[in-house]
Amino acid sequence: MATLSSYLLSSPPLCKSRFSATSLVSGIDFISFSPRTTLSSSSTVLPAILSLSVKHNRRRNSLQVKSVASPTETISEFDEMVSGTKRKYYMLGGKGGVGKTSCAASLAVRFANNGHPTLVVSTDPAHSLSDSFAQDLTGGMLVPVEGPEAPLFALEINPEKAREEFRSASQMNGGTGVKDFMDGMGLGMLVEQLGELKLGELLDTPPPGLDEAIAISKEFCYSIIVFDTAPTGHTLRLLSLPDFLDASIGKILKLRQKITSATSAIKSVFGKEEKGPDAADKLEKLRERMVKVRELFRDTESTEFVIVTIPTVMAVSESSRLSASLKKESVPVKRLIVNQLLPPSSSDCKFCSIKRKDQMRALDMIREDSELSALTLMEAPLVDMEIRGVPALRFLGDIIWK
Ligand SMILES: Nc1ncnc2c1ncn2[C@@H]1O[C@H](COP(=O)(O)OP(=O)(O)OP(=O)(O)O)[C@@H](O)[C@H]1O
Repeated sequence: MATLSSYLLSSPPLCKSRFSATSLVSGIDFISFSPRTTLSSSSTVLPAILSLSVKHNRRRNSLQVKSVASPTETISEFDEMVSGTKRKYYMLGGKGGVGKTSCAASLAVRFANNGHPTLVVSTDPAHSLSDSFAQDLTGGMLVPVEGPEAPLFALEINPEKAREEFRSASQMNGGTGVKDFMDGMGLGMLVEQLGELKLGELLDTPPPGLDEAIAISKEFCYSIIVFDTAPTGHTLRLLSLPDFLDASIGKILKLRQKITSATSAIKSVFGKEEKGPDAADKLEKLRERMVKVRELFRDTESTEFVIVTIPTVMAVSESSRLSASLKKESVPVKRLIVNQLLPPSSSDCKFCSIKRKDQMRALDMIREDSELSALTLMEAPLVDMEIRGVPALRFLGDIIWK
């Protein structure tokens, strides 16, 4: 097997990205564009990108026609991942440090190099996309990645911006806190009684995962979106967030509705029309987004959660729990990447031989695990250098995503 170091020595230098981020996203609320990108109109950018995709599809179709000749040939994992007409969301997650970012970035490069305009989004507050691509992708904006053959954009979500957007709902009437917000909604007198909804926490300290959920609910104009998620705990909270917000916001809006009808009945007697504050509209919109995210998480045609793990007992145990939780939430999971496997060798040193046995035990554990054994296993070798930059990601991606 070729090593990463020898591959990098023979790979050509990166070409500059020819693509701009402008107008590739609709429904933007908090994402702004990088000053590093060239501004141009949507009428020129989008068709260019779409035509790239079509050209590629034509090429792929002609290749596929050839392969159809053999009835025994099955569709590859990668071809299956790009098939279908719906936009694809791939969420890569797992225990901290197992290689989530490397695998997510390598998948994004693989998609882009096969002609699919792709967006890779990091929602891990400790972003490492920039480190992985060895390019500056910071700032909470869409940044074109240099190197791949089709447009690849990256976005490191800025949780602070998402929080601001959320908080702004509570500050619509010039107020600064929950009390003012509730006053604005005509519910001031109920603040104390709403303690059990944890409204204060909800509005002043948005729940973890909100930034990710808001990003997922956006209408990005990309055929494929790859999410590099935060370690397991955060991701599980994200999955339960839409239900929690839907229920909490639903209760608030219902209460408001009751009070509004009672007060407007009284006011209509005295000829006074009540003007509804639009804080409620904002909350309602947020709730609609959460419902959309919840549906998307469960949509087997458009969404897939890929678990990334390494061959150790601890990582495998956590992956099994993650898989069970995803199943419980009805989130589609089909594939498990086992990263950092020792590559085959005819002459192991003592250290490598012990390590290999240890890894074999973990692989056996996966095969015997009731959760993980049902998933398609994809193996990624431990490579001889740190995986940084598009060529290294292409090397890894070509091995994993076959
Ligand atoms: N197959 C591999 N071979 C060699 N090094 C690897 C491999 N996979 C990942 N690495 C290296 O391991 C380190 C951690 O990888 P990465 O950042 O992708 O993990 P992560 O799961 O996203 O981490 P975090 O949970 O901190 O976000 C990086 O230095 C990366 O280059």
